[in-house]
Amino acid sequence: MAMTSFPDTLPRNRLLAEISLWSADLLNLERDMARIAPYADVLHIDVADARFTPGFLFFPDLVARIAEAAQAPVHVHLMTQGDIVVAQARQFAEAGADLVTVHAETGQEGLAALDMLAARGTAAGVALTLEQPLEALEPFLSKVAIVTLMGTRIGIKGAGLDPEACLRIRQLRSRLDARGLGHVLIAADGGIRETTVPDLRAAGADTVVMGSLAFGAEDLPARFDWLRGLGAQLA
Ligand SMILES: O=C(CO)[C@@H](O)[C@H](O)COP(=O)(O)O
Repeated sequence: MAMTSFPDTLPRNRLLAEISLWSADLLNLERDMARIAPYADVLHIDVADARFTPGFLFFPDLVARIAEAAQAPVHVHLMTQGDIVVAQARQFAEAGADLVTVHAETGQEGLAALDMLAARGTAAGVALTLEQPLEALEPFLSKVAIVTLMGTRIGIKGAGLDPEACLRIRQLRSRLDARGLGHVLIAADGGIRETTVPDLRAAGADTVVMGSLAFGAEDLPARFDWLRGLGAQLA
């Protein structure tokens, strides 16, 4: 789904559901995408090359097919590092990603990737692992539409939310507001559970990256009624 004005098209008055396809049944990806389509504000795709993260995840040809079928904007989270990040970001943008996020840990290469994305009109984001200080985001903040903060160790599923995660979101929100960047969205990624979402929202998260919380739900409409109600209540 190509959306030139993304992410301005996203509602800002409620918590957004960003659904991670890594947690779908990969043998039945099309079926699972259709199941979550009524609820997904954004489709989140984790890309990894087994260096920055423990394993490999997703690749451009697959993302191109997903983007063709997607009924929501596609956010590629590039969990990679090194002098290949600009080329990787370009490949996923060309594959149809509406938003490409690079890690602040990529330094100058990541900044060059953001410039490349801006030049081609693709929205850009920055992400940060739990272990890095928020200061590492500074050079990136004025160039992005969204900041993704990890709430667990990167590249693993099923982990619990780190106790520092909500504080880091609060601090980032203050930092963005102080810089006149209140429009920049904050995504909470990792450890997204029924028990953690209310606190993440209260801390200032605009969107939560839902893996098992979406695909593991027995009653999908009820799960999203809960999420939407929560967002409205806290907005
Ligand atoms: O991207 C990551 C970890 O890098 C997380 O967002 C996982 O995808 C979380 O999966 P669940 O534990 O929520 O199923």
